Amino acid sequence: MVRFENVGLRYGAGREVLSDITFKLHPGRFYFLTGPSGAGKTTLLKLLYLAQRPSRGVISMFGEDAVNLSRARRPELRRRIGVVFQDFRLVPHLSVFDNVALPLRLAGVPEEELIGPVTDMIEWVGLTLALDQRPSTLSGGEQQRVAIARAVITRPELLVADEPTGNVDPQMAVRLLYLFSSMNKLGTTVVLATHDTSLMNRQPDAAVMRLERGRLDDPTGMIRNPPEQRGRR
Ligand SMILES: Nc1ncnc2c1ncn2[C@@H]1O[C@H](COP(=O)(O)OP(=O)(O)OP(=O)(O)O)[C@@H](O)[C@H]1O
Repeated sequence: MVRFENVGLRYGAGREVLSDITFKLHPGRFYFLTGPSGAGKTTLLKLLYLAQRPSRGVISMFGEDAVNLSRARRPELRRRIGVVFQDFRLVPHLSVFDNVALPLRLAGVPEEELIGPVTDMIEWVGLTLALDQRPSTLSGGEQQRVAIARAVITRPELLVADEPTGNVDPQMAVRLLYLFSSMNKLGTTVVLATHDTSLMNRQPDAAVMRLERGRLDDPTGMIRNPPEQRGRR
């Protein structure tokens, strides 16, 4: 589904913040991306959701060359990827319903066809009572759930989440992990960046990619606990 080969990235003329990144993501798997602050997790996620181009290396997404993607192809590929941003990025003047409906409206889904799925999705994240509220009236955990609902409403093949439990208490973190895990069970490949080892321990089947100063900590580029070895441990 995704292949990185010797990918490097520098911002402007600075040093490389990612170096020699090589890995593959397999469809339907769950991956954690971890590592100390400043290791490059957000930057790696930006490459994954096509918000950034690498300075060198090969990135293939869904079988396409993601580095030399034409402007016309980019939105199409991007639609296959759901993103939960670290700072939510909800639209402040839109209600919970309209925030979650946004990706479907942008994709041209007619109003009568989106009401059912959006209402169901909001119910799934437990926010039916907040349907008409603006994001500013919600708690951090509630806003995070809106952001997750918006990211998955289009049933993306790949879901990328940057510290999605960073702003919530441990109990809410477990609930949010359950949402990601449920999406994963429905077939979505998940990449979740986190510092939270207790969260990672709750998902023992997940593969863990660890970044250290811009490099994956296994120099061969093999991901720890590769999915093929599931069940053998
Ligand atoms: N737009 C930018 N311009 C220049 N340098 C940047 C930019 N974004 C990130 N960096 C630098 O790249 C490095 C990696 O940053 P990144 O945000 O990817 O790390 P991170 O692992 O996500 O950190 P955190 O866990 O604190 O969010 C850091 O040294 C950071 O200062």
